[in-house]
Amino acid sequence: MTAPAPDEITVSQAGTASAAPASAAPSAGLAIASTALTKRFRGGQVAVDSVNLAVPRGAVYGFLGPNGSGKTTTIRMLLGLAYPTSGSAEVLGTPVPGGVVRVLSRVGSLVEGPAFYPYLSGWDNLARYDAADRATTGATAKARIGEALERVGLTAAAKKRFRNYSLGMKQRLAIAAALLTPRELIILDEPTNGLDPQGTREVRTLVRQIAADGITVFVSSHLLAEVEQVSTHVGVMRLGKLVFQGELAELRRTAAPRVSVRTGDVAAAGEVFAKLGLADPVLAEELITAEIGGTQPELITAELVHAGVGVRALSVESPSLEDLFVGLTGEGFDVER
Ligand SMILES: Nc1ncnc2c1ncn2[C@@H]1O[C@H](COP(=O)(O)OP(=O)(O)OP(=O)(O)O)[C@@H](O)[C@H]1O
Repeated sequence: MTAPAPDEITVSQAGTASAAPASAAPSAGLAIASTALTKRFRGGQVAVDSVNLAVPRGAVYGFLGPNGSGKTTTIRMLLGLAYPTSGSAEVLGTPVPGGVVRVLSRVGSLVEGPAFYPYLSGWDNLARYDAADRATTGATAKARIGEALERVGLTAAAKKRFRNYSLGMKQRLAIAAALLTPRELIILDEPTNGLDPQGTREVRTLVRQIAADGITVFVSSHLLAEVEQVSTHVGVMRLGKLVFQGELAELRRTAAPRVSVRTGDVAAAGEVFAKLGLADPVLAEELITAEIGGTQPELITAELVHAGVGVRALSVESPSLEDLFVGLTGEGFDVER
């Protein structure tokens, strides 16, 4: 999905309320679980390819991947907006799409859907959403709307027309709509798409607040920085496949430190690296890098000097999270807006 135009920021409607059955054993402790979830579009394109999601309750799960990697299609299947071609999924222990009507009242979401009215105030827009929710009563609407606006910091701007909101305020209003009733899970599809740095910060702060209330957050993004700062867990999509899933800390641990040597003779340096058994050597013009493993930098320096290789610089660095993602997805993320 591409960035929504400002007036097209949307939320999904809450479904009808009814208690969901107790969690089935395989997904116990998980807010979202899927098994070999697959979506093949007419024309044969596999947008989501055998994805096994495991989103722990209470997590902030960053669902990362470049544009077109299948994030939105996955989210649409989780919300019953698209049918899987094969595989299965459970949201809060309820199978979807089969049980989606039962579970939707416990799930707030911000994905494509109906738009806010530009000439109505934030309050009046929320009132429309609230009135459309059959699970709520009109008698308590005022309190619900007031609380939702308060939660996203829009109390002072409640009476302002939606069209006069900043992009960040518009997005926060969309999140307020998703929070009109108490939720156990919030699913946000690219909530900072198109926002300026200030708006991005506002949404990020809001995600933290939602998580602090004990609500599981599933947030998709093609922006590493957005997710890195708020997530406890990440899933990384590439060409429809989930290529990494786990705690963010676990991903960081996979980062093997590398030694880099700047020299006019990378071929000779490469021979020294080979002799020392350094893994994954990469040669570029005047630069050679490899995993350092347990080898001491002092030894590498000594061996290079011994072989007569002129060393201009030697450094040891752990790959950044950005480097890891590039390795996983084959392309870069925008680190900053
Ligand atoms: N209704 C559809 N019919 C055919 N192909 C589709 C349809 N919806 C999505 N696709 C394709 O499926 C792939 C995955 O798209 P999807 O929107 O799920 O990716 P995404 O990771 O959410 O990307 P973005 O960040 O751009 O929204 C893309 O190649 C897209 O063109």
